[in-house]
Amino acid sequence: MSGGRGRHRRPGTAGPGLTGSGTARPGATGAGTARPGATGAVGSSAPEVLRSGGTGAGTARPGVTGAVGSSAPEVLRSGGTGAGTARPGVTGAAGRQRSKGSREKGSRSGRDRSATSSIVGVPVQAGQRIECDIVGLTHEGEGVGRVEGYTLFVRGALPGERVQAEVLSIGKSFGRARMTELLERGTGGRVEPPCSLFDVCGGCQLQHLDYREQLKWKRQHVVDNLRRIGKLAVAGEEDGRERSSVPQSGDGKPGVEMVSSGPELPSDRPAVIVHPTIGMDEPWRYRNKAQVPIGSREGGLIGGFFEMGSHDIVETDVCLIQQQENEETVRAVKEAARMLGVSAYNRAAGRGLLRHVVVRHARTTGQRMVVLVTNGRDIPHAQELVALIREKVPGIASICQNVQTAETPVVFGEETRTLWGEEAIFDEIDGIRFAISPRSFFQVNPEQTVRLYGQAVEYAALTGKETVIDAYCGIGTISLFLARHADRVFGVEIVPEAIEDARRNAEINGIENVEFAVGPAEVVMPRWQASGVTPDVIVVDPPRKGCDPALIATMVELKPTRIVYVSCNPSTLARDLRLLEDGGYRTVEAQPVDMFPHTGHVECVIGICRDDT
Ligand SMILES: C[S@@+](CC[C@H](N)C(=O)[O-])C[C@H]1O[C@@H](n2cnc3c(N)ncnc32)[C@H](O)[C@@H]1O
Repeated sequence: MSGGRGRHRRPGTAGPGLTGSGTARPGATGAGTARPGATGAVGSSAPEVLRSGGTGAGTARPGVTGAVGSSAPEVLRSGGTGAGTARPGVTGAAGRQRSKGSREKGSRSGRDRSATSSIVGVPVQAGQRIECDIVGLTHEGEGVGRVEGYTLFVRGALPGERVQAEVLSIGKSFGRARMTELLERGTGGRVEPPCSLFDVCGGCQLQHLDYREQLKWKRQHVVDNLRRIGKLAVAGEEDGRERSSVPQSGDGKPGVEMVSSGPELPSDRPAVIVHPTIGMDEPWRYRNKAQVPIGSREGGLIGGFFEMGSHDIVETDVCLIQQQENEETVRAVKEAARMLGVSAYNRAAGRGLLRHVVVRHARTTGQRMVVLVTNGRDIPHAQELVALIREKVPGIASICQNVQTAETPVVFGEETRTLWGEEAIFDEIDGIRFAISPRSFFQVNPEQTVRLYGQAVEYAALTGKETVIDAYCGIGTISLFLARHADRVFGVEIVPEAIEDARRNAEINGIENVEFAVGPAEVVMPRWQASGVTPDVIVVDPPRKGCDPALIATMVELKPTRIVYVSCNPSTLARDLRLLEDGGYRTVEAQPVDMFPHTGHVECVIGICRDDT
């Protein structure tokens, strides 16, 4: 989008393309970083946690908990009524009231409405309107603005733009604001978000940025982290000196540096090559899993997404990044629950039954799974509910119940039982068949998963003679890809059901050269080391928090020729790469793969080799 000047007041109405429908907020899987002003967290791997802040990212928000992570892959989006929902920060009260109409009442709001209005030495006050230039973009899709050296994270603004913004909250180092007016366009590729609930939901943090620009930004985000936190030299174009992706400091907190200033880099090391992000041709409707929080409004059961920055549920049925089959399934389950008077969980009171509806769709087999996450074991009219779901959902193969009674943002509890059908559904990636249980991690974007795993196998550079360890192996997906090219593969994973799936997956695919173990990788790997396992290659694919330092230490001791690191969080990746570099390894290349289009989630695969090879 080109630069011209001119004042643009953002319309407060729904974006085009989806009249009458909108996007809902993702659920979330996995351990993640706490969300803004709320107790919820989202992350990319087990355990599954409830989304609270609504952006789909697991990153803590500035001014709240301080930690920066990134987002969490697993987001349940569902969709919305979308009727004329206003974009926050644009039409203000009128729009928000309309949105409120479809929200759950009585839930806690994560917004800090008593934020400090002024702080000595901070040049802006809460509530003030200011003008600022935007020089960067956080992975939550907030523009990074500067006012007299003070950092403001401005929702709705993009790099290169000059905006008017209303300051929402301030802290000593940074504050938060929302764009009220676009004063000057940048060159950053602003587009109209196709989803009418874009601003309310926040699940797709980057929908207002052209997709090609998103891909460039994701690469830049990796580059910036490798430089700042990993202290690595990075080769290649788009080196980010003038347009940094996200301000971040080495301690994982939102930093105040917005522009890569070219840190002091070691000159004796070859520069790391960071390739352009591999994107999707059609970057919509990709998610194979939805995780919908359930609540109530005026006594009726609703389900959709948590409104950005709060625990308010917005009722909705449409989400543009969700496979349509999942939307249908969620809608059917909600209808069935309403028909039978199933009570919705009230988060404030800790009462009510249905907390979440989690659904999966296996694209290659057409099988669907429903998991009812309940606050207690007894489901009144359970058989009728199962019968209605079977009647309404084509391809349904598994209906399960998971019991979660704890007051926690973690979605799943420990107890899962099958109410009807199979205890797992089956999907295929590149000719390998996988059983997927309710709580097992399975990549949510099947089209991009083939590319991600293909890159991991390529960096492993196997000849058929190698012993390989796959740490954080989930249901054995990467392990089985590797096993086709290796002598032996050892996989380790902390979730017992996932390892049961992994063993079953090896068996149903006739793959015999793999062995799986349950437990923390940092505990199991030293055990393997003691028993004489000497891996030539180690693959790690940790959750957002990265590898345990003990695991890195064991890897360094085991001295594999190559390490392949699959990461969903560039900042913890960069931290771990620094440890590996200090332990005698060299980061050779990085391949970002866009697993989560329109969100701030950045996934990449890194090829690492031992210094003396
Ligand atoms: C990002 S997922 C990757 C799974 C798998 N590689 C895949 O692509 O499907 C990370 C996995 O690590 C597991 N995990 C988390 N902490 C762990 C630990 N300390 N040791 C072993 N596995 C762990 C999670 O349960 C999850 O299955």
